[in-house]
Amino acid sequence: MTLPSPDRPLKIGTRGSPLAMAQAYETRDRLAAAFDLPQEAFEIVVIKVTGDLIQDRPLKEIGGKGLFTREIEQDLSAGKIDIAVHSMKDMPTEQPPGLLLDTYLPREDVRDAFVSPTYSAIAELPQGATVGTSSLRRRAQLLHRRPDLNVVEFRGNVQTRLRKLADGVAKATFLAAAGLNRLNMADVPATPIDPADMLPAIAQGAIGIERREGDAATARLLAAIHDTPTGQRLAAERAFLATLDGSCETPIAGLALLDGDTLTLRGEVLRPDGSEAIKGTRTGPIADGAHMGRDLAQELLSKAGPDFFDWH
Ligand SMILES: NCc1[nH]cc(CCC(=O)O)c1CC(=O)O
Repeated sequence: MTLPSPDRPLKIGTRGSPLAMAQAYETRDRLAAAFDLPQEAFEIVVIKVTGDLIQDRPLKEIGGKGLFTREIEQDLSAGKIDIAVHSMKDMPTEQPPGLLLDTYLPREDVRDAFVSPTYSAIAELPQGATVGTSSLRRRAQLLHRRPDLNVVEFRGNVQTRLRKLADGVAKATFLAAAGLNRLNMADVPATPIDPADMLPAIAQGAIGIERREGDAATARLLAAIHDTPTGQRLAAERAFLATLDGSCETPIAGLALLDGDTLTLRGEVLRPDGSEAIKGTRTGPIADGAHMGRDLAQELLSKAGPDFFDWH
């Protein structure tokens, strides 16, 4: 098989945020190690995406799926890059025709972290305190537990949000522990939250690598760094999400865990204002993960009823 080389490097497409760059470097380093190649056999190509360019408006106003991926997928389809590295949490359950997203790196910490210079847990927040988050899921989960809190929109990358916290815009925020770990931000005042208290987003902490269908050489490269357990967990979680038809306007949480040959999937849907949360669990053989995901989603949908996600 022809391997990439400094003369003909494999082009790795990514967003330019520090977290996205860290994920691209991790992908490059794993590929280099797997095939004993120098770093120069890979080229990191930074691609500007709509979601990063518009910083001053809530994401749900800009709307549309693929706000963080469209331009990258266009460049992948056009052959300007060979692979694209993504946070799986941000990826729709279906990819554009001709693209495959079936390679996953070993999953990082799946938990949300409570971030505050003053408090170390949600329960410590004083009555009516202001918390910043742009995640509908975290907002709904927080209000479900603490309806008294004042949740404000908090956009931007990790660094931006930490600055807003330091400026006193809010008493606390939430960040994915995976993001903090990948950025080596051990100095951030963050406390990981048990998934039993705040169920994470589907695929949180997982990096996925997208390629062109029919690009056999790239498929062989990626097979060497794919993490099977992560793939099994995401198959269940993403089937759950796909059946719920989760758009970014729907608070959905879910997490699959493996124990021997058994997979346990927990899922949750919430009313956007946090007034109601519906949860469920499925356990079964790992190979049935996708089926369990669809089945659990059906159960939650029928419990929720048609008006559950309405909030306008
Ligand atoms: N929606 C933004 C996003 N997409 C992935 C991560 C973190 C890393 C991960 O979950 O893999 C984040 C930031 C955050 O939620 O704090």
